[in-house]
Amino acid sequence: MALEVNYEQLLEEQKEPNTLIVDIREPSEISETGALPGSIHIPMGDVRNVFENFSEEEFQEKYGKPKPTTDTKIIFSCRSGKRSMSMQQTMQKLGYTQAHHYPGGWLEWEEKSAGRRK
Ligand SMILES: O=S(=O)([O-])[S-]
Repeated sequence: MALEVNYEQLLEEQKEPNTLIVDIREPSEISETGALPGSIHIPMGDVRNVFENFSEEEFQEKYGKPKPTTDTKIIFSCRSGKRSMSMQQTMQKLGYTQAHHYPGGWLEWEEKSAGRRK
């Protein structure tokens, strides 16, 4: 079963400096909505290459966060959980044992956090 976080857990993880949240939507989607707060943006098709081939320095420079190790808690998020689940499974198979995903995705985050902001 895919490792998941729900909305409440995501809110906690957004405050956790050692967790890496990755918004894997396409650049066009991000420019429409903005990326998930606390996340870095890597489009789905680039994630594997970036995780496997970037040096620690390149990763830090481009994303402003330490490059994840296979033990880093990672949370993938997309629009509504399909792509993030597939990404979670791919990265878990590659040895990222703490790869999680947020099934609610942007749509749930936006809906729930609209209420909180008011
Ligand atoms: O974002 S999605 O892959 O669930 S449509």
